[in-house]
Amino acid sequence: MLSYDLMTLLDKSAVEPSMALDENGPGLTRWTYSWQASEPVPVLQWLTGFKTAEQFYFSGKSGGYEAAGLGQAMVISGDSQEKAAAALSSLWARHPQAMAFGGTAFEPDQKLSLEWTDFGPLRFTIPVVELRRNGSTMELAFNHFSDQNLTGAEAKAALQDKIRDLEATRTKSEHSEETWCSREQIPSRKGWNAMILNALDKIKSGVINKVVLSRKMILTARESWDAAPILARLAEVKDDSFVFFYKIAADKAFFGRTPERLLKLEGRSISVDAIAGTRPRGRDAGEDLEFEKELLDSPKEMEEHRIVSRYVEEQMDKIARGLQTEPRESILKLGALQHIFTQHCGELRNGHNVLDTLACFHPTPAVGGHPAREARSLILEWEPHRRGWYAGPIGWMTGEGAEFAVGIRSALAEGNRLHVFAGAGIVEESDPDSEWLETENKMQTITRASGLSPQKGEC
Ligand SMILES: C=C(O[C@H]1C=CC=C(C(=O)O)[C@@H]1O)C(=O)O
Repeated sequence: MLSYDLMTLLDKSAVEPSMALDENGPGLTRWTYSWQASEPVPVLQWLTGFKTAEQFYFSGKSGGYEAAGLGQAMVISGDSQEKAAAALSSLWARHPQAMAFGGTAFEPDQKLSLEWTDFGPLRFTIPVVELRRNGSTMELAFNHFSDQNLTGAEAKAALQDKIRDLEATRTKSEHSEETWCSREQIPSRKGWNAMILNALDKIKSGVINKVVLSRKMILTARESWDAAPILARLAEVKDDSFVFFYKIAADKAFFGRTPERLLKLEGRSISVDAIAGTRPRGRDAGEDLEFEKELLDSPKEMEEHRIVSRYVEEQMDKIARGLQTEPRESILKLGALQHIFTQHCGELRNGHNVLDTLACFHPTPAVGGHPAREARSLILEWEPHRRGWYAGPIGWMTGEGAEFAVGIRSALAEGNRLHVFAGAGIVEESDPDSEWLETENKMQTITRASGLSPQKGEC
């Protein structure tokens, strides 16, 4: 598979019958091909073998499935969720399996800071080439969008031109260690402490009972940055996390490995995670169990978790029926951290689309706070940086299903800079030093994969 060129694969693919061209006007033409792979196809390696400006990747929990996209056939962006939903629904009326990769900003209604402007408040890409692996089933699709009437042959010729361009970007990626030459903390440790003390005041005075405050670290590399080795390291750890990568320009990508599912839709079945309350993993089984016990016995961690879980339950009740909560308050073990975890499932009521369902849950108090409105406005007032897409919904959707994760344990790569984000839930018992440490541990998901160890990297 890796060695097949895209042109050969296009020749094996069939144009979607009778939907090849919109007889009444312009639209998407789509070719598909699926097969059973006797050997697992390394989807991420295939993707990063290209150096295309637009690249997309999402893997299900524990790598259960993978979806990748290359190039840009069509982009749906802007600040209107309704317009985006209408564009997607007309696309899916003819091509229900066309996959849109993307997400939204944490605060789609707020102005974005410069480094995030290209992402916009909402952005979804339908790639030129889509490759999916589900178990041993592989599905490949090619998409060509035209705003003019094209014959089938014209559409194919235009697609072949794009494929030639994509093929020309194939390179062998060098798995070299990244060297970072400077590191900046925003806010500083002092600023962080002040922010947490402010939050504790608001909690004491009853304005809020939880707020999730974040910080970022900017790493600057000597040379320009290569995603392939970082992504490969992120995907190496097979824990209950999603790996995502949304690259929209040669030097701009948002990526991460997050444990938190915001939404999974299969037909009308919906599930949403509540994850909050954190401890590190132990150095051995005994210490690991101690941390687990500490989490389950801590009223502070349990309260932090229940605020999220109750909120998800309330929101679920508004848009779904047949609600189930399973597992409830169990422990989710990740590579370096463990969390309290509850999963909420149900059947989505008619009349809801993916985007309004996402808006119903986002932001959960795992990344915002409670009450939501007050917590969000304090985040905007206190955090010295703009979150951009950090902690926003990130994932994929088709006309038949969707999966979105919460974009935490994440970073924005921008030129030779990497903006690494992490946040922590602040409740009554919180302490600034432990919360700093917790965010440090959370950032390690990215810093370890980036090759930066605490001792090196300064210049
Ligand atoms: C906001 C983050 O984590 C959230 C998700 C799980 C546990 C959390 C906590 O225990 O504070 C946070 O609410 C982050 O990783 O940036």
